[in-house]
Amino acid sequence: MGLSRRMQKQGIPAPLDESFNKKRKLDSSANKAVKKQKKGGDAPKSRANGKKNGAKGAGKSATQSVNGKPAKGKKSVAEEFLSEDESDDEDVIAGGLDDLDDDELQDDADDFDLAPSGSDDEDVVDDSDREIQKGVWSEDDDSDAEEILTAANIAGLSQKLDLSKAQEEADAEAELEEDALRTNIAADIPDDEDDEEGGVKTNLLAPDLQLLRTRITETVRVLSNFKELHDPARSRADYTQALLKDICAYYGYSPFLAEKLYSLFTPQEALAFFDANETPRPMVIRTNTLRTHRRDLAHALINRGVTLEPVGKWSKVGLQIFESQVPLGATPEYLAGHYILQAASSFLPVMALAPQEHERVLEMAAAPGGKSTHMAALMRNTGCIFSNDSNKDRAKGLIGNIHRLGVKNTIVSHYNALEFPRVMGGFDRVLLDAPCSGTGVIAKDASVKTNKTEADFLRLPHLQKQLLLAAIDSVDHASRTGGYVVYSTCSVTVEENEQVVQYALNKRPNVKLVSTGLVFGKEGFVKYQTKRFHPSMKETRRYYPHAYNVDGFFVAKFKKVGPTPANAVRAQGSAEAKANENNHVAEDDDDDVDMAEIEDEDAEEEPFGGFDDEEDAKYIERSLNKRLRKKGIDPKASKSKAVKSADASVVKDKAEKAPKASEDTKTEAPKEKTKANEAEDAKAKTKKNSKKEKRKSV
Ligand SMILES: C[S@@+](CC[C@H](N)C(=O)[O-])C[C@H]1O[C@@H](n2cnc3c(N)ncnc32)[C@H](O)[C@@H]1O
Repeated sequence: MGLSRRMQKQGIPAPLDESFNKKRKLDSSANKAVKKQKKGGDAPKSRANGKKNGAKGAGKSATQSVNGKPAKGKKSVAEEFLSEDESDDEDVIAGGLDDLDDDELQDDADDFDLAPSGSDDEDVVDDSDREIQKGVWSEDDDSDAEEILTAANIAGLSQKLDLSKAQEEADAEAELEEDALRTNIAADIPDDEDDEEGGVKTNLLAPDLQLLRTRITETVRVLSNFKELHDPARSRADYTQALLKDICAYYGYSPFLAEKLYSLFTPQEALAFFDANETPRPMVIRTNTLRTHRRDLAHALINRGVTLEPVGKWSKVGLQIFESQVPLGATPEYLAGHYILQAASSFLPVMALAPQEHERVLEMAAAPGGKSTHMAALMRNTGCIFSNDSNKDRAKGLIGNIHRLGVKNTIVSHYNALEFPRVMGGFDRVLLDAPCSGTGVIAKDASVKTNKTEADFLRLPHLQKQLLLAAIDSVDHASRTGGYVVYSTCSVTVEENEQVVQYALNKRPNVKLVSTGLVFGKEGFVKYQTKRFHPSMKETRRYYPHAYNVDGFFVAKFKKVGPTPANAVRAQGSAEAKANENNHVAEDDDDDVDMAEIEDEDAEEEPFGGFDDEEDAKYIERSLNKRLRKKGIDPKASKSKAVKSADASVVKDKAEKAPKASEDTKTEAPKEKTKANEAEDAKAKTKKNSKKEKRKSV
């Protein structure tokens, strides 16, 4: 039995066939709607809206298949799973059993992430209740009505009939004109010279999707073998522009985003990517190994009429759901925390982070907790996970999942993650699953097609860069078991991925990229358009819906090899650093921190990324005041000697720091040990000691 597209397995795919060249099946209901619209003479709705609804519809039907009855011709799922002598059946379940058996031999520690966007319960539209609209005059009414017509109203009626006839004629004429215009779309390649508005004109009418599709396929074919196939009168740029216009009209993207996404791929692959975004990804659940084993969970769900299969060899805890007769968000197993609904690609960052038992781990942006609870399962509820999310409401969802799944090693907070490591540092591992534009999950949220602007691709990378530096500074480079940071997004744009990683490499020379350890995924870009990235960017991994049938994702893993240089942290806070945040890689190179500085004996070791004296002074004072109050002394009334001396030391320290900060910006001087240098060293040591004192008092 062949699997439908939706049923394709996730993860390492069979070689990509060229099926994206096949004509897209048009949604018949969409066509009907278009026709209806024309008949009614309404102004055509924007394609973007049409697609948005279309995508929603697609999502719905997919969920319905998950919740609906087993496909025709299939045995009941329980029968299939439980009947052993049918192992030669090619059905989904047979393969599933093999994989589950494998799993039983292994440790069951693995997993995934979050709830799918669609609800499990579908609204069923029941037509039976609908009132049949009667005409103004029913057949029975007609005779009576005619009898009561008077000579006076006969004239009125006749006038009304004339008007309605004239209206019908006008409508018919308009429809003819519209048809005549539509035939222009039929040309294989749009001729921008003939059409002043270059396709915009066609967009104003409800586009003929079939014709658009044919033209897109043809343009891609020409672009793929440009030398041989192109019309000499048209340049590659002409073809590309025409193609982008058609992509916007056909799939409903804004021109800005269509171009951004198109530029990531070859024309054929771009088409496959856009197509894949029109189809929902398979529903996946992650077994919570704190509560159950995957095999037991599979049996329990099969008994409830769920058709499922292990998600792939790459995960020991994922189950792909094909059909279900019960809502998966409300089964007894769900409520008992035996699984979580989670997209397959969300397993990947946690698998890359590979948290170990008894470690201290931070997830900086954790709500609603798919990844944190996955980490807890991998750590078998040992050690400690700090699950943070700045959004307090979302953090409530995170707490809910933590309770339901029986996680006991996690502390939830709602700081702005930029405040780390000041809040807390020295972690063995940190996961930053960053807020992003969501260009990898367009199949789930079609609004991304039109609501992302250029400003978003400046604002988000800016935040992502700062969050990543905070993540790096929060890790203990000297961790015996870890010292790793994983950065991930559910976006496929270079601005939010390679550029962010490169920025971190530039700003934090004490980290390097290492292998994610993930068994599939495409290498990150080492070059993209005019940008060049560090060769180690190959270690990062990209995931695309058309390539792996998973949400689009990006995963990078860093190893922290040394303490963050204090001057790097100070520079970060400086106006100059802020101005550079959105610069390109080449520009970022200018403010590179020299690796030699880390090895410099004189460099202050600040494992948590350095302290801010001004900020510290406040905390020190508050802490001393508290201590005084405990002793029954009013700190305001009489400042004790201790307070005064502490204040003095802060002021002195600040005074010493001022010239040092400006020194940091100078080019390094030759390291001759002069008397002046020695005096400086002594001063620095005193300063270091006084800082240690201050920390102790905090
Ligand atoms: C991609 S989601 C995280 C999903 C989560 N890792 C999971 O697996 O369930 C991004 C999260 O970042 C949070 N966020 C955005 N800005 C933040 C910030 N400055 N500090 C902390 N969290 C932030 C959002 O509230 C959102 O929940």
